[in-house]
Amino acid sequence: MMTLSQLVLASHNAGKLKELQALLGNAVRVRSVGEFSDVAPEETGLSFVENAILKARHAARLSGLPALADDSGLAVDALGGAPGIHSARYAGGGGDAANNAKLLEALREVPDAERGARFVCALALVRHAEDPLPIICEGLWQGRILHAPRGTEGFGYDPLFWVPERGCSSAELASAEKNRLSHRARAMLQLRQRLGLA
Ligand SMILES: O=c1nc[nH]c2c1ncn2[C@H]1C[C@H](O)[C@@H](COP(=O)(O)OP(=O)(O)OP(=O)(O)O)O1
Ligand SMILES: [Mg+2]
Repeated sequence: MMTLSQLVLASHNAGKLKELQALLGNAVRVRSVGEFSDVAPEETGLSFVENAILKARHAARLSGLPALADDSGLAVDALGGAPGIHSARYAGGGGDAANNAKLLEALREVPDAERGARFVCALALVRHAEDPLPIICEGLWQGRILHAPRGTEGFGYDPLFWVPERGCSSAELASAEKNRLSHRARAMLQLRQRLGLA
């Protein structure tokens, strides 16, 4: 088991940082990579796992502390799994609103029965920048893509993601509820178990 007194969260996404912090609880003192650098590393991996490791190593190198990274995204069946690892850059850097608009447009003609999608989260924890055995945890969240945005909570694609088990979009869920159901919640539960925190 790894004992952690401090941990750097290797994300520049405010919505994600808030969720990761809440999900970790207060057993670990958390810092953010933003304290050390404003520059995000290039996400050149071919998988969520590779990108999570790359971001975690980068933050560990900058901070000299153990680092936890989250690489996540939305995989849409009708788009062959896109935007996938490219979710954050789907509309070429225009941010969440542009990404959501592009997704709605790509699915304009697609009927409800074919609008299945899942959120994917890979977490990577490294003890130091060259850790040869990162801890990897994964989580999935199955849903469907709406025809128009709903709700104002959360971030990213939440307004377009229909949560069948709750009958609303993920942007209509209170944060505590999203943190019980989400891909990130599932991956984080595994991680907490691996670390002996759950
Ligand atoms: O719970 C979620 N609810 C809605 N959207 C979400 C969620 N989880 C991931 N997403 C979307 C946001 C972004 O379009 C992409 C993550 O991209 P990803 O590279 O992992 O994160 P990022 O660039 O925003 O921040 P960073 O890399 O600094 O952690 O998937
Ligand atoms: Mg990113």
